[in-house]
Amino acid sequence: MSASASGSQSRGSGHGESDAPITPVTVAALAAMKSRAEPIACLTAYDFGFAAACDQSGVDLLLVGDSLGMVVQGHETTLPVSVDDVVYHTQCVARGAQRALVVADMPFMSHTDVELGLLNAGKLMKAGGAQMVKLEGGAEQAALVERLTENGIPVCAHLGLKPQRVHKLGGYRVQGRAEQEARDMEADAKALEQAGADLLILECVPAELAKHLAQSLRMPVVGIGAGRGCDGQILVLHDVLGVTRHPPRFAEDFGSSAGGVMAAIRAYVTAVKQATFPGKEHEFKA
Ligand SMILES: Nc1nc(=O)c2c([nH]1)NC[C@@H]1CN(c3ccc(C(=O)N[C@@H](CCC(=O)O)C(=O)O)cc3)CN21
Ligand SMILES: CC(C)C(=O)C(=O)O
Ligand SMILES: [Mg+2]
Repeated sequence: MSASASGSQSRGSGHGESDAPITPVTVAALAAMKSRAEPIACLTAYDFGFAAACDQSGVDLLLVGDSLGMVVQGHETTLPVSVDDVVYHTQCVARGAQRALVVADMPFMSHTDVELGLLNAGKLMKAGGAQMVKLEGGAEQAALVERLTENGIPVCAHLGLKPQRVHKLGGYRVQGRAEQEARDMEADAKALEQAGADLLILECVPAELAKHLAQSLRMPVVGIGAGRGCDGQILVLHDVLGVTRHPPRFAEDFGSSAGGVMAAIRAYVTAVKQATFPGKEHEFKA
């Protein structure tokens, strides 16, 4: 895809490129990876340098997550993050991504109705240079997903633990253990797929449920704390590098043993591609 097709921002502006031709990851490429059972390796990124490091290490998708509120800004939750914050970090990441698909998170309160959601998703795409937006929520977001899809904005849905609801949930806990919760999650996923979602992130759900959802949906399912049955994995970059003081139980520090940042990212990508990460110890039971 050309830089102009991916937004106003330049991507991969020529720093440290090799002569080997680069085939950018597209929405269609992600679907093809699912159909040939090639695990999709994803990480969060928030700046140019780490985005370039991840891109060159074979990471398929870079998420500019609102987790930046915690790991970059130092807040207790993701709630204070603004659309402008995500635009700024997406601009930085897009400049470092030559191959990886760049996805930007819709922050808390940025899509309280469809028109506001469309406006803010447009900012992430036009000013930020994102190639896809991600939003937390279930069937209640289907109308927005449809509107984004009509406007040519690829969408990643996000179910299971929704950190923007932390004050309703009372903490970061496993979701979908109760039978009714699991059924609701499946109905939400189906509604979002029907509305046009291209990808689904499942956070902190029992491995068995995530596997069932990955098998019953057409769109690729990328897990975080969702076990080995997903079509791909994502982690917060700081957790992979061992920078986080209290990482979630489902994360793994690839940094302390690997010998350097590039080696750590490479070790993560290799572990996802060879399906040695996540292991049983990173899974939640039903
Ligand atoms: N550094 C970092 N990594 C993340 O993965 C992450 C963030 N920050 N910030 C936003 C959300 C919050 N996340 C979290 C944070 C903590 C747990 C956690 O401690 N979970 C418990 C399980 C609780 C249970 O058993 O129900 C755990 O032991 O991992 C889970 C997800 C995931 N996201
Ligand atoms: C953890 C991922 C899925 C996320 O939403 C974020 O980094 O904000
Ligand atoms: Mg997020």
